[in-house]
Amino acid sequence: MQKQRTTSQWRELDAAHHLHPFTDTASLNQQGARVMTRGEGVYLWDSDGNKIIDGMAGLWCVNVGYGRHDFAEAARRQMEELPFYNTFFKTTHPAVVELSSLLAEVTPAGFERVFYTNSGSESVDTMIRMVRRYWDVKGKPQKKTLIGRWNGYHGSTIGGASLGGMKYMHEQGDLPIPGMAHIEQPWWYKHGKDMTPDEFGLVAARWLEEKILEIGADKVAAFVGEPIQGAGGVIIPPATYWPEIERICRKHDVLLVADEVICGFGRTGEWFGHQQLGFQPDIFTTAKGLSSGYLPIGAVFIGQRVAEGLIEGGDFNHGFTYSGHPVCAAVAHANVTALRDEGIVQRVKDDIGPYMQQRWRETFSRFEHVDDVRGVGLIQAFTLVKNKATRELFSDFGEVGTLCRDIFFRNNLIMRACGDHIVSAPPLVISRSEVDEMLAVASRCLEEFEQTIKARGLV
Ligand SMILES: Cc1ncc(COP(=O)(O)O)c(CNc2cccc(C(=O)O)c2)c1O
Repeated sequence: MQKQRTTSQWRELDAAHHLHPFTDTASLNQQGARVMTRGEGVYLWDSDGNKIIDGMAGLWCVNVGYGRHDFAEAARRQMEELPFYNTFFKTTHPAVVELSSLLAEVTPAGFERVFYTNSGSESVDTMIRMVRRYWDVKGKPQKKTLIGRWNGYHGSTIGGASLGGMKYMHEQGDLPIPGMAHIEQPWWYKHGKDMTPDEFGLVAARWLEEKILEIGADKVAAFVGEPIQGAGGVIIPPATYWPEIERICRKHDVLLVADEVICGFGRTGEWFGHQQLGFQPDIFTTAKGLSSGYLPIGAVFIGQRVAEGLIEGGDFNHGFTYSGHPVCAAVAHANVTALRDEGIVQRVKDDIGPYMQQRWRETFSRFEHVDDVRGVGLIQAFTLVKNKATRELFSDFGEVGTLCRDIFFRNNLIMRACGDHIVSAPPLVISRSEVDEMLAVASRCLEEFEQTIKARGLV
């Protein structure tokens, strides 16, 4: 059991010894971190006993919800049997074999091969090396450049952060590394002007063809994108976007990669986001929902064309000590089995996803400074705007988003501000009554938010 301390004691030790990710530590330590101590279903409790609705499933990852004691039992059994062995040097173990076999059942046809990592970032870096290796084996070693999107997010390793389009990350650590290029994101609300979404989807996709021709198709290895950009603010492309992206990739013989770290494992109502958005990648990267965050594990799913190329090339000189870790694999197996056999993914598609999307639109469309209310499955968002009629955004993009997020948090509701996009991705097991509870709190918070921005003269 954890040592019992008071909130201030935990905060004091945390402030003295812990450097948090993506955090201004001095600023955090002025107010102190919120100490989360327990989770159950869609709820968290903090060290002061506050019950919190987790509208973000941790970090987009706790798909089955908190409190799965069967997962703890699966981890205990495996840990007592074989706590670790590696999958290098001609060895394997039952846990990773069973997981690999199960994953071949739930992934779309043609994805029979899986490579394991410890995180989404490692999955992305693995993909980068696979893609470049594939073109080497195919006798086209000059096909090295990977194209991503501005405001896309592909992790925090040097490769993932370079492929991502978060400029505030590039400024730290001399990124992007060579061989990375970016095109604008398919954000109709900002870039669509007078075009219909369907018209804009084709225009945005053709930015890829322009970039390929600018670089030279003989130098472009792959295009990489999240089916729906998550950390970029739940940017859902028009229906015409991804099929056109796929057509352009096939035309110029550029590999197509889906980064499914957020969209994967039921988030959109399909097992994988590319199935929902209507395209077929050559490779896709995952993590998060693979284990519902209970233990760190990622996986790269390789389509037949690339798998055959990698196998043809002999030794693929890449991997991690914990690739296919037995305890992580056992928990991921329990998780994927639950997602499938408890009908959790199917229910997102057939029931709770449509319910959430209807209630989300009903709740937020009425607000004066909320627009582009959107979502599919159990990933949804809206954008805080200065003027709905003219689609005018706030000039300091992010200022009011943080203000709104803090009002939610003060009211024991977790939703995420990505700039001035407010986003939500709750555990997939959320009930209809819990959706109603979450949106009732959020609605009251939005009323307070609109009063606040008026009082501060921001509108
Ligand atoms: C699409 C995508 N690809 C890769 C990663 C990296 O995964 P790891 O973190 O496991 O290395 C991610 C992660 N996405 C992520 C991670 C942390 C915070 C937030 C946020 O929205 O605040 C989002 C992601 O969303």
